[in-house]
Amino acid sequence: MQSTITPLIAGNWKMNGLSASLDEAAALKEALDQQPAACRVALCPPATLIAQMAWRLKGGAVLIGAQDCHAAAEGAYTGSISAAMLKDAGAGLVILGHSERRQGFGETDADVAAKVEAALAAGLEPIVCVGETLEERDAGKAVEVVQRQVSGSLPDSLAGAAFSVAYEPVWAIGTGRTPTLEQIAEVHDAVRATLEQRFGQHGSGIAILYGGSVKPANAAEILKVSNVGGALVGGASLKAQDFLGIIRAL
Ligand SMILES: O=C[C@H](O)COP(=O)(O)O
Repeated sequence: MQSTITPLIAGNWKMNGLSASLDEAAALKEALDQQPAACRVALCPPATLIAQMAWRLKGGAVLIGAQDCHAAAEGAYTGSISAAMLKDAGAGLVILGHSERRQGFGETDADVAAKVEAALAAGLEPIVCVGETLEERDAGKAVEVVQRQVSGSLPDSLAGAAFSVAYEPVWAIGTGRTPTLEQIAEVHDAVRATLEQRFGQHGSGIAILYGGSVKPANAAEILKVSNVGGALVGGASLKAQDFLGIIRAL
């Protein structure tokens, strides 16, 4: 953990959750009201729950994020949601370039960079996701792939802006498999070098989150790894107790 960086632990609910799930978010808020976290904490529910969650968590420390946004500010894009709409609903952050968007919706680094621009224009803090497939890792290309994704997905307008990068090896997402601590350190150190090369001193202060099968049982050791500045948590963020177990590991 980098001492000068405020860590961020963000929960990505993905396409899970109905109104009743907000009880879990409220339980998280209450627990953090009683014992504040040693980091920033965010929940990123489906877009349909953002406004309700903002209402339920009002006055608390839990930040609210979205899981994607459209690159355009407005217009004829049936079914899409703009960054300004997410902000208006109560989001402060937005996950962009998640591998489930890159793989399932064909998003390229350029698409992600355009969405980052849109998020910044609307006043949302982007969490930009990168990560290699198992095939790429087995081919010894993990660092190369991730550095390419970081370079291509981050527009110059991020200079001086608040954002974070999440390293999520695709093969570790929802599988229960995690890289070794050495593998995590290798990629995070490479991401840091890329950020510093691109953004200078500002790049030294950007939180680099790890994501992929983070659980209460493995959070403490992962969060201690070189250049790991928090976590992007999927499945274990759905229940307040599990998510708290990760938050308290810091
Ligand atoms: O955005 C979160 C990641 O995809 C990790 O998901 P997971 O914790 O369920 O493996």
